Amino acid sequence: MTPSARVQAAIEILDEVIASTRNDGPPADAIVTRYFKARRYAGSKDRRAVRDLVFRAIRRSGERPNAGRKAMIGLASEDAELTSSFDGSAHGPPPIGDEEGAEGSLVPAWLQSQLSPLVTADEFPALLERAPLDLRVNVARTTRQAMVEAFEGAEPTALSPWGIRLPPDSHVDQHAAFAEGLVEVQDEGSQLIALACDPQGSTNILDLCAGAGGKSLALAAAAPDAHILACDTNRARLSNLEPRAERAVARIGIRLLDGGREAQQLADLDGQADVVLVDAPCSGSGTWRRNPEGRWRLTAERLQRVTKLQARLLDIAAPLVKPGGTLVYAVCSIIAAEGADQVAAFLGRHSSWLAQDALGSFGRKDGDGRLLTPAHDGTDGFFVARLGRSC
Ligand SMILES: C[S@@+](CC[C@H](N)C(=O)[O-])C[C@H]1O[C@@H](n2cnc3c(N)ncnc32)[C@H](O)[C@@H]1O
Repeated sequence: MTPSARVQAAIEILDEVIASTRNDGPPADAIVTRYFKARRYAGSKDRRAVRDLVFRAIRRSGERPNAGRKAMIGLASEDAELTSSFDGSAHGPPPIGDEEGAEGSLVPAWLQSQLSPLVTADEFPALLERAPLDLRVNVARTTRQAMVEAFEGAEPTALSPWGIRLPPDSHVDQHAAFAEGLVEVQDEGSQLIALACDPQGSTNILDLCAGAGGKSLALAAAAPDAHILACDTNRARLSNLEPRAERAVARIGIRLLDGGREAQQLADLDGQADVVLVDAPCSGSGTWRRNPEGRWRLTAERLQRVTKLQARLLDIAAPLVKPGGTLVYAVCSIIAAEGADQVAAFLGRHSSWLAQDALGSFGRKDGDGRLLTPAHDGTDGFFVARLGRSC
C-alpha cells in the first residue's frame, strides 16, 4: 500500500469506529481486524501502519469527530508527512481544503469539569499515552524475582509488590509461565485494588462484580486459604473465570446473579463477609490509555446510568459485610461522581459506616478514598475506598 492508501484505509476504519461508538458497536481493535480480514492483499507492515494511524487519530481527539477524515486531518495537523499523503492519488484521500480545520482537546469538553479535582489539565496527555503491559505474579506459586528473570525486559512495578512491568506491545500468551498460571495480565492499578482488600488468612471475601475474575484471582494468590466467592450478572464474563482459576490453581467459588434479584440471591450470606469488594461497572475513564475511543462512547446519560447502578450495588453489598468488616469500593474512573462523590453519598445513606484509610501509600487522597492516575502513579486511573461497618 502507498502511504496515501494507508491514510485512506485509516479514514475508512475511523468512519466505522465513529459509527460503532454511536451505536454501542464493537471496539476499535475488532474493527481494524475485521477490515483487514476482508483485504487480504494488505501485508503485515501495512496493517501495523494503518492500525497505528487509527489509534493515534483516536488518542488525539477528545471529542468524537463527525467523520474519519476529520480525525485524520486532526492528526495531520501535527505531522507534515501525513499532510502530504492527502494527495488525491488513486487510492489516497483528496487534498485537505482550507476550511477543513483540526480540533484538539484530549478530554471531551463536557467531561473536563466532572473529573476529580486532582486530575488537572497537565495530567491529560498521560491519560492517553500508550500503557505498558503489567503482569501480576501468582505469589502463591512463584516469586516476583523469578518472573522478572523469566520475562525479557521485565521490571518490578513500583507500587504493587506482585507486579512486573513489560514494554507496551509485549506478547505473553505464548510464554510458558503464562500457560502454567504463574502470571496474569493485570494493570498495576488493578492489583492495588486487590491489595486494598487486605487479603489474608482464611477470611471470607465476596467479589460482587467479579467479571472474568481479575481481582478474585489476585486475592486468591495473596491469600490461598481465603474463602472467595466471585459473583456477576454477566454469564459470559464469569465463565472465563473457571479456566483462569484452574490455570492459576486457585480455589474460587462462583455465583451467577440475575440483575434485579441480586439481594435475594445473596441473602444467605448476609453479615458473613469479612470483605466485600464492589469493583463496580463504570465509565472506564481511567482506562482511556487502553481504550481511547471510550471517550467517544461516554455520554452524560450513560454516566448517570452507571452512577445509579454503582449506588445500588453499594447498597446491595452493605448488608453482606459482617459487623466490623470492610466494604472496598473501586472504579476504573477518574470522574468525581463515580468516586469521591459516590462514597460520600453512601456514607450519607448509611450512618453506621465509616471511611477507613485505604491500605498502602499509593495514589492521592480524594475525598474518603484514594485516586490513582497515569500521570501521578503510572497506573490506569482508579478510585478506591475502604468503608468499615461498625461492630
Ligand atoms: C469493572 S467490571 C469488573 C472487573 C473485574 N472485577 C476484574 O477485576 O476483572 C464490572 C462488572 O460488574 C458486572 N455487573 C454489572 N451489573 C452487575 C450487577 N447488578 N451485579 C453484579 N455484577 C454486575 C459487570 O458484568 C462487570 O463484569
